[in-house]
Amino acid sequence: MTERNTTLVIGIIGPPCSGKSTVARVVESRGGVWIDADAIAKEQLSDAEVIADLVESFGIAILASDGSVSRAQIADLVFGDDDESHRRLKKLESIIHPRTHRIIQSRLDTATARGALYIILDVPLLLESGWESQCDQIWCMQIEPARHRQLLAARGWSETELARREQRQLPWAEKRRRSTWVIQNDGSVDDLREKVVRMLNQSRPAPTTHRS
Ligand SMILES: CC(C)(COP(=O)(O)OP(=O)(O)OC[C@H]1O[C@@H](n2cnc3c(N)ncnc32)[C@H](O)[C@@H]1O)[C@@H](O)C(=O)NCCC(=O)NCCS
Ligand SMILES: Nc1ncnc2c1ncn2[C@@H]1O[C@H](COP(=O)(O)OP(=O)(O)OP(=O)(O)O)[C@@H](O)[C@H]1O
Repeated sequence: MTERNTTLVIGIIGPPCSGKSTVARVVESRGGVWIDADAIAKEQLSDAEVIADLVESFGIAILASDGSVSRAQIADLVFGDDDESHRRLKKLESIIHPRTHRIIQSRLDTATARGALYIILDVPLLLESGWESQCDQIWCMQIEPARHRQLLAARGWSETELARREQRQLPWAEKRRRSTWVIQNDGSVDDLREKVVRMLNQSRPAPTTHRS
């Protein structure tokens, strides 16, 4: 008889600097596997084939003086609110997403086959890209705006930087509605860790949205 697969797949979403990685590290420390889509997408920007495709699509100006891809230059090209920027974002996604999708799927399959207790799927465009169907639960980070501004500023991000990216994503009200849990990250990092440990201890797929 085949053993029942007990891996719990948790999709985590939330704005940049809202605590997703902090949550993912807690899950890792409890025997989970963290799949970090931003990191995977970043790795693709060093691939020679990807670089050639990007230069062909966006021009040589996207390369820094050392020949590496300038993420800031690409961000400026794709996150404007005009149609041309939107078209460029779609082009960028058509180059990066098939590769990231394959890698994420393969890591999901491997971790599940190895019987990982948890997989935490940290994909900023999780709902937009259709990963929802492979998750048992979706956790959505929420953070009080003033605290969020401080954390973003520490990373050198302005609210404008955040807004220009979020205009290309589903609205947060919709993301929260489709989540199993909303994690309010308004206390200390230790409070957040404790919250996550509690959630893991009682984790079962749940059909409705709750506030933790
Ligand atoms: C445009 C790029 C070069 C900017 O790099 P940068 O280091 O400034 O940002 P980083 O990759 O760390 O992303 C930070 C945040 O931006 C937002 N963001 C990134 N890509 C997208 C996108 N395609 N649509 C909307 N928001 C996005 C997300 O909230 C993400 O968490 C980079 O984001 C990228 O290559 N994006 C395309 C790949 C992608 O869609 N990645 C997201 C998940 S796979
Ligand atoms: N409750 C908190 N109190 C203080 N600092 C926090 C809190 N939560 C997160 N941080 C800090 O804010 C920064 C961003 O957190 P983290 O990296 O977990 O966010 P993220 O959502 O994964 O960001 P990104 O999407 O950009 O990777 C980190 O330096 C983290 O230590």
